Amino acid sequence: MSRAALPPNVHQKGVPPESCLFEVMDDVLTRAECSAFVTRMTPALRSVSQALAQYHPDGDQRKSRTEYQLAVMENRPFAEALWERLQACDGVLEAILAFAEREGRGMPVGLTPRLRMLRYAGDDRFDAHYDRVVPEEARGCESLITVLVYLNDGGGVDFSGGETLFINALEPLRSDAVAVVPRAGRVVLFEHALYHSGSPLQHQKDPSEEGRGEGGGGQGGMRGRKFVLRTDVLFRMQNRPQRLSPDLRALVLSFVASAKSLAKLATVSKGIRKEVMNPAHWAQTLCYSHAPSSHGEREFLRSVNRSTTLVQLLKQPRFRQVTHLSIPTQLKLGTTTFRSIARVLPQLTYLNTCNARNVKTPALLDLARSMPNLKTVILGEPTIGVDLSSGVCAICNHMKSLERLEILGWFSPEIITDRLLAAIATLPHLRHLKITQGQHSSPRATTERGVTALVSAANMAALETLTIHGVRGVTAAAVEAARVNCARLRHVDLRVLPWS
Ligand SMILES: O=C(O)CCC(=O)C(=O)O
Ligand SMILES: [Fe+2]
Repeated sequence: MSRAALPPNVHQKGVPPESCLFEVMDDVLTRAECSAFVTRMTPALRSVSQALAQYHPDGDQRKSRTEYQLAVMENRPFAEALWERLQACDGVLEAILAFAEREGRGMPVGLTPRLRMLRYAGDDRFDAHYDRVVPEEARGCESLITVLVYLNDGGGVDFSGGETLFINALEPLRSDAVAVVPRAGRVVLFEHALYHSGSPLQHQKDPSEEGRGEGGGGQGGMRGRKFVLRTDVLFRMQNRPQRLSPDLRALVLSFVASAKSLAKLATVSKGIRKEVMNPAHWAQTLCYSHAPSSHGEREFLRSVNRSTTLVQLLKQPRFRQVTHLSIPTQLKLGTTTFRSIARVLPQLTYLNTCNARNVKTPALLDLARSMPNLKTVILGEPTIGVDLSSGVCAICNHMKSLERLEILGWFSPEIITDRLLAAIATLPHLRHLKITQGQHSSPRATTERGVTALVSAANMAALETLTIHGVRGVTAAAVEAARVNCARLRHVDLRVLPWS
């Protein structure tokens, strides 16, 4: 993905170029997909020759000529798949959300399934214009963002010229226009209000300069022609505005990451918000909020309160790529829940059980045995008074790949004993350890001796961050031991109590 500097006055309403939504992504479709699309759509092509009256910032209504061939096809599965791929591109969803925020809009709904393929040949062109907001009354949506997917190659390969130009509307002839060169699978995504054109093809005198001779584009091939697919990103109509609060952004990120039915369940717990904000991560992240914020989510979370329902759900193909899982708020863990999850999501690397109820020893034993390859485990808030130390010890004995272990807000401080720290010290790859305790804890069982033994263990050389709250009698010596033994350590937080 790249972001060229747009010229001034490119936006219809004066939004500065650096704030405009304009993203270019490569390889969103494969070449084979592009060719298949062209082959399928070509028979439906018909001529479009329009004189469009366009609003002009200088106050005129100017005529703008448009000539190309157009084929239209309704294809919802394709639109949904394309939408998922676009969101998986680095930074794109964030850019769309920033746009939505600026425009006071809610979350994007998806792509319009009415796909249009444009074919330019000869002198065809699409003169400078702003794209139109098209209502989709039936769904209460309207388009605000243009998506162009090039289906073959410009730059002299299949054709020359034909760039999409983003133009200074006050001085259209200046040479500061930004040109996006067509390339099969490349996408340019931009808000409708940017002034742009599809420039004419350039014709070479010598046909041998036309580059690749055959394009596999069905009727007539791709040579000397530009093929582009057009669709739009839809938003709810403005009469139901839904401003995105900054807090909601993380939620929305995973919300829109999913298909419609999934949208109701995929929300984000605050603790892992940062990971979810990282687009490379969120595409593979499935999380649940412990504070469901809308009626739909609450309803959904209520309906996944049985682990069998969750497992059934996770069997759906769309979850195949999920590597991060946070257990839903209401879920009661059975003694075989993790075994079942491991069977359907063998690629899982991250598990957060913070929000689950009833995390008892049998559940932890099940977790330790069935998910030995996890890299991150986050445990928290078990039933008050339950001693989970044998479960946590089992986790340390079985899950030798662990790089991050967090045990959060435990009410029973006795659980975090020196013996437990000794078990943790056997993890060969641990980089991040965090143990915090709730307000009702009284630190007794973790001592400076236990902490010093932990940080002095040979295995702990990889430790980068260490947080233990509820350590009794901690002195500078423990911190010094950590400094000496853990060469990579960059964060140490040892306290008697969280607020001390
Ligand atoms: O073909 C192009 O490069 C531009 C197409 C366009 O502007 C449109 O479809 O609205
Ligand atoms: Fe356009």
